[in-house]
Amino acid sequence: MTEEPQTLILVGFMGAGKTTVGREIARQHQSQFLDLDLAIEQKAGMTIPEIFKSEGEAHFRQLEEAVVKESVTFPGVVATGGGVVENEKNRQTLKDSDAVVIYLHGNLEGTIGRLLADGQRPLLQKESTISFFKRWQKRDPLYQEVADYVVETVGKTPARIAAEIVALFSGQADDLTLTTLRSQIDALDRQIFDTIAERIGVVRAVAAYKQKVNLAVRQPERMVSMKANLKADYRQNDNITDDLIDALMATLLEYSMAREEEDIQKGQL
Ligand SMILES: Nc1ncnc2c1ncn2[C@@H]1O[C@H](COP(=O)(O)OP(=O)(O)O)[C@@H](O)[C@H]1O
Ligand SMILES: O=C(O)C1=C[C@@H](OP(=O)(O)O)[C@@H](O)[C@H](O)C1
Ligand SMILES: [Mg+2]
Repeated sequence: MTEEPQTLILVGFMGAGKTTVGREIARQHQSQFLDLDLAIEQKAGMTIPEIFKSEGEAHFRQLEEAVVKESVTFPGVVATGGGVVENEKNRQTLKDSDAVVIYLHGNLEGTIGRLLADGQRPLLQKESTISFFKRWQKRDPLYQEVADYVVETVGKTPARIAAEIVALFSGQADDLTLTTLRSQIDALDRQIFDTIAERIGVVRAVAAYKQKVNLAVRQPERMVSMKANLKADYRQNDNITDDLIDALMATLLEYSMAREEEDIQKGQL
């Protein structure tokens, strides 16, 4: 895809970041932005929780169908509501349109965390975790069905996701399969570094404790057993070789011990 689309439509579960990322793409790309939930609220003269409460979900879905139809020719970026794909007519509208549809894919854990923090989704408020999970499973293939691209969002900031999407349309990516796989790799790299950052936090707690009880930073037998245990636990996994464990653990442990020693030195100043 090297030609810039007239309309870019974001789909995905509630809390996936459609509104936030859509606004950010429009800012980075200097284009217009339309949020279908906002358009519905303006039409109804009520907030979404109010529409659900006083008119019911069916009425909300009727309003939604109308704004989805209008949105496919919008000159800019459109954020849909998470439920658009449950309506067959909306799916057909999206698939028949010239708009480029992007599925912002996330994970259940991160999404629930964000939604609980914000409290604005009527469907979440009355739903158990199990039915929420079922809704997730039901919708995932429907987002896939309407999407031209799937962008993996786990571990990425909204600005990073927006930059990835803007890059899609500046001639840097025209291979759908490669783009999707790279999006997953970028997300995994961020999860790896988030985990390393967390590990370093624990290492520094260890440094503080070792200093308190007067223990040496370097404990060679502990390093040997850590590597041996990892090799035993990953023996069945063809992707993780002993060499990989040795190489990565050497880097991690060296960096961690240097960090511990630095903390201890600072503490002694
Ligand atoms: N990639 C992200 N990383 C961290 N927080 C995010 C991310 N995307 C969205 N959020 C936060 O999650 C909440 C829900 O995002 P929102 O854009 O409203 O999602 P949606 O429109 O898909 O329901 C907001 O508080 C937003 O700031
Ligand atoms: O998933 C859904 O069915 C809904 C998602 C909401 O939009 P977001 O996806 O922007 O949260 C909003 O349209 C309404 O609360 C219903
Ligand atoms: Mg939204």
